[in-house]
Amino acid sequence: MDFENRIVAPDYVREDSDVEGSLRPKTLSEYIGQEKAKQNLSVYIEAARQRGEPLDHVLLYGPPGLGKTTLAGIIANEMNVNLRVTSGPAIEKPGDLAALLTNLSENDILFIDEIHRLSRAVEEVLYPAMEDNALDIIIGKGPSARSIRIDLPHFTLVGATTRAGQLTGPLRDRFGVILRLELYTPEQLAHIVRRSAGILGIDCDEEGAHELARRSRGTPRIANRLLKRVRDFAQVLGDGAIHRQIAAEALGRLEIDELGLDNIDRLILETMIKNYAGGPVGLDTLAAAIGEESVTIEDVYEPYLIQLGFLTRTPRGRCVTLPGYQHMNMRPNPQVRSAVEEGFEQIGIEDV
Ligand SMILES: Nc1ncnc2c1ncn2[C@@H]1O[C@H](COP(=O)(O)OP(=O)(O)OP(=O)(O)O)[C@@H](O)[C@H]1O
Ligand SMILES: [Mg+2]
Repeated sequence: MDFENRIVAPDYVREDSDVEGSLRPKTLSEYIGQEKAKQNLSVYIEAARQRGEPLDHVLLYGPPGLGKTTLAGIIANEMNVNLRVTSGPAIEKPGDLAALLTNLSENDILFIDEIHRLSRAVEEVLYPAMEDNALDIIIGKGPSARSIRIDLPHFTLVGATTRAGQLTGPLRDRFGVILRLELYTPEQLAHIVRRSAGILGIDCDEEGAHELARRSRGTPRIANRLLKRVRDFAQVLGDGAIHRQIAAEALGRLEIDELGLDNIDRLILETMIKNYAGGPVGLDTLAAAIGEESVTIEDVYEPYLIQLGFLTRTPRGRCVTLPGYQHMNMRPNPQVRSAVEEGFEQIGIEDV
């Protein structure tokens, strides 16, 4: 599967990262949706500001493209401090992290993206840093080795991860604030599309924005990307303005269906239905069958299929639900119907 070229992949090559930067909201009030996270965060920020202290360490988690990096920038902006950005895989050795930490200024924010990918050795440097603002360094080797403790400036660690479950207990416990980001509703995404269109100088009406929003898998990054692609179609095939009809036509050409599913999503549903009678099928089996990585299915495809109610997770594996069958224009055969209904109870729909 050509994942890199998939237009609805949330972390599609950052070809236009400059544009992405300009679309990023800078303040909490510009940040659309995520009301729960936003409300709590604004209280913590206000309280820390009043006390003149750094914010407690914050862990942001949720699927890719929902605004974790954006939120880290907003926190720094609202706290009026510097933001230092790095990522789990970029910090290879404990010394790399030590260098980063000793170079922070008082109250700075250190943002570690993909924090679940820190190595154990690096993570252990982080524990005393987060807890006691200290760095334990071992000098020398063998019997003459001794440990010295260096004081660090006060700082706030903001960690982001798509997989909170992969974080070790000790690391997770050291975050005072844990915020989970949710997929966005089509209304919120339409709002984001119109905001982005305004910034980019694209003429996009309400209905056009809704058409894009509905097909963006609950993800702002995808909404912004679709906006740019649809603008191309509008420019060449229409009068440059985005309205419902041109949006629908462009998205059809991009093979993104009315609900935002692309051919890989449909392949997942189709494979489960045709090869595994709708499930239950194990994640690894499914991954092998469609030639994708299990983690990609779990992080990228599945959350949206589950949000739509097309897929459920059961202890025995993944199952396609009746709406999933219906979306694919297929019917469960009577023998597997009971399994489908079982899946249904889990998402709280009784009557099919
Ligand atoms: N709440 C929001 N309001 C408006 N725009 C948003 C919002 N959240 C995200 N965006 C837009 O979506 C884009 C992607 O957001 P961001 O890079 O912060 O996601 P992320 O969660 O860090 O993704 P990843 O996990 O891939 O690093 C940004 O360019 C930003 O313009
Ligand atoms: Mg990010």
